[in-house]
Amino acid sequence: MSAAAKSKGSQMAIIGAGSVGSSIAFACLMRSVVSELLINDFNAKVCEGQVLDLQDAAFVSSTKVRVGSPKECGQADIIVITAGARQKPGESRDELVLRNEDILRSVLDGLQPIKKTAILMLVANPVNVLTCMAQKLSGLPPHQVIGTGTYLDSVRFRVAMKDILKVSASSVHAYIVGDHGDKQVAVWSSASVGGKPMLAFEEIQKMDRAAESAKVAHKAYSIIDLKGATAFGIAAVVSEVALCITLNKLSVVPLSTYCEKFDACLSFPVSLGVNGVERIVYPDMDEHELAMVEESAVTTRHACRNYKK
Ligand SMILES: NC(=O)c1ccc[n+]([C@@H]2O[C@H](COP(=O)([O-])OP(=O)(O)OC[C@H]3O[C@@H](n4cnc5c(N)ncnc54)[C@H](O)[C@@H]3O)[C@@H](O)[C@H]2O)c1
Repeated sequence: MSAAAKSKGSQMAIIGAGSVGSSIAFACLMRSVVSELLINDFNAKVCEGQVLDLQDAAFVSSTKVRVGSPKECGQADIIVITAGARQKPGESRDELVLRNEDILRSVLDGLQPIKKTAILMLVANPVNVLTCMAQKLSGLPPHQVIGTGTYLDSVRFRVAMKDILKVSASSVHAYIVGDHGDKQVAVWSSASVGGKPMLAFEEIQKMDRAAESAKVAHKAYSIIDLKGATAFGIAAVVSEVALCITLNKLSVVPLSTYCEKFDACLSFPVSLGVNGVERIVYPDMDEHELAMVEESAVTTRHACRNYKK
């Protein structure tokens, strides 16, 4: 489908109107990412309340917002799934799998038949595992089923480097890959700024890189300890991913997708446009980084092995 055909009158559906879903709706509304936003939550009262509240903010936007039935949401151009349990303080994302796989199964059933050209975006955790499950259950081709993966982690990594190197975050070309969780991998070996390898900067050579990577990986836990949930960062990420799709930007962003190289759904830089993932760009990794990615591929593969059609 052409970019023009898709962006004209494009609809986005958000399933799950809790902290994350409503923040995503607000971010997408403020940026007028699509022409219509549909919101669905099995808690009809909360859903209606969120929609009424969002409609109050819509006067600064060209996007309309309303409650959508699961069937209507299944016909949207971009379908974002945030429905699911969130981490309790101290709980890992992987521990959510049992609760969230049942929720995902019922959400996907309710959406059917899903529009053939839709892009399905998983936000609920554990995001790599749920992306794998949705690729098997949605009926959509794998390149149209993505997860937000390590996009937010990569943003956190770049912002941390910005403070150290005194350059803007958008000038830091650095990715967190693999797992959106405790096994995430900061790819220091091929990160660069202004064409210069990041490892060639004195500040980076002197720093404790393992400690810095751990700080990035634990940022979500710090936020959850302080306020119970994370929402604004992921909301900004989803609005940006949605713009990549509607404007067919083909930006290279780290998202969960099926990676043949590792035979698992993992997060790697992909070029994303109106038709979904166009290509996966594997950054060069040193032996240690590659071993860590392979380790999380084994875990993800193991968690996904039961999801047959
Ligand atoms: N990928 C990321 O970077 C990222 C970041 C933050 C949160 N998350 C994940 O997002 C998910 C949601 O977090 P939250 O803080 O918004 O939780 P929340 O509890 O505030 O909201 C979840 C919502 O899902 C709804 N829901 C549950 N089952 C449903 C169903 N079958 N159909 C429709 N709606 C249903 C609930 O009623 C609730 O309103 C969690 O799994 C969390 O871990 C992911």
